[in-house]
Amino acid sequence: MSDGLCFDAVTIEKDGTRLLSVSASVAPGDVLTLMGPSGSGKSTLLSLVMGDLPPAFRTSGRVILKGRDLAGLPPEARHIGILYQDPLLFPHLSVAANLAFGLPRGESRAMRRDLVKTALEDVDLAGFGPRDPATLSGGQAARVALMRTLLSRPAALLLDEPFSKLDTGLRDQMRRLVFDRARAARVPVLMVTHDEADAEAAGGEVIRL
Ligand SMILES: Nc1ncnc2c1ncn2[C@@H]1O[C@H](COP(=O)(O)OP(=O)(O)OP(=O)(O)O)[C@@H](O)[C@H]1O
Repeated sequence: MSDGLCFDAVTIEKDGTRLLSVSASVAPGDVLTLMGPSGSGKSTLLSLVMGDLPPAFRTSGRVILKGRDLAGLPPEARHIGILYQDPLLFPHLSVAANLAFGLPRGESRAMRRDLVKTALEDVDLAGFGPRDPATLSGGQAARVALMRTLLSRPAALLLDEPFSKLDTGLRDQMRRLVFDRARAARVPVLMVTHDEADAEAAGGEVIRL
């Protein structure tokens, strides 16, 4: 699979003990779910993909993204998007400026304004551009964080328990939105979760560490 994310016989060890071993791949627009008890290495695998694995770990195998081995590529050259439990928005920037921050360089000003406006409309936040992120509800902030990440056109999207802090109703909505948008953008998704319902909603392969 040349344009997805592939773990080719990846192992991670710490202090001479194997923490995990993964062989799997996820196609653009699909979701690979990673589940497992606390300490089983889920965040460590995300760090390996991001390119910021702590030096305490040793790895073997290859992580391949869009046909390219990620080994040796610095984090900023990997173009990975990530969403956390808490939406990370810059508090000193407006909602619109937060979204524009995700845009690749080179777009004209008019084009940037247009992309931001469309992104806000797309997630029912038309008119929210001038707002201070601190004034958003949890669900609204989560939608802005999603769109900011997608506007940066990531090569892969990592989800680190992104729905766990949302109320039940909102959680369903947000799951649908994230998986729909990832599919539309044809971005491969790697999701870490403790919630079986997340895995079910994602509908793809589940790896249990
Ligand atoms: N920076 C680090 N240096 C050394 N060991 C670490 C580091 N970060 C995590 N570990 C250890 O690596 C193992 C895997 O941790 P990791 O955070 O990947 O687990 P996890 O499955 O994400 O857990 P949780 O569900 O609690 O977030 C644990 O034993 C942890 O103590």
